[in-house]
Amino acid sequence: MLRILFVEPEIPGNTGNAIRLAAVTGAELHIVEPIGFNFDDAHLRRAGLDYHDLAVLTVHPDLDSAWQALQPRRVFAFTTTGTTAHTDVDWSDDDVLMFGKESEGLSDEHKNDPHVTAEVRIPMLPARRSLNLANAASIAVYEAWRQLEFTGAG
Ligand SMILES: C[S@@+](CC[C@H](N)C(=O)[O-])C[C@H]1O[C@@H](n2cnc3c(N)ncnc32)[C@H](O)[C@@H]1O
Repeated sequence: MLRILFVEPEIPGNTGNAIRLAAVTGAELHIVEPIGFNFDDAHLRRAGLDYHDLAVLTVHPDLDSAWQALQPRRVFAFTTTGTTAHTDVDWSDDDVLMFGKESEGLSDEHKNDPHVTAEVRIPMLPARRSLNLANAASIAVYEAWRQLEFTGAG
């Protein structure tokens, strides 16, 4: 199944939305600490509604621990500077879709991590900074899942 990886997310509503995304698509949600909020946060609970129990959510203390757990075959780093469009990736159901934090995105260290297969960009008009994290994750997961014909657990 697809794996969403949020690196150090800061805004609870975005992670709440991703929990809901994971619940409705079957994609796993993996989160790398530090996290900028508490899982009891009202914004997170509200955004995730009653989907929390339907999502597979794993929190990892650091990125190395995430790699250990995920044993990824391919990792796609979502960046605004990527050269490959998300629609041009031939998605597989064990791919990891990695997203950066709201304030700074993925660091150079994250982008150059040896696990990263390619940097992927969701098209935007010129001179626009970025999409919202949860929106970017939704666009990406739905394109991948569409290619997989909405099959399996995600
Ligand atoms: C709010 S954005 C981060 C903004 C940050 N200032 C930057 O320039 O990367 C949070 C995350 O959403 C994803 N994202 C947002 N817009 C994107 C786009 N057009 N293409 C690919 N990923 C995007 C990236 O993973 C990014 O790290």
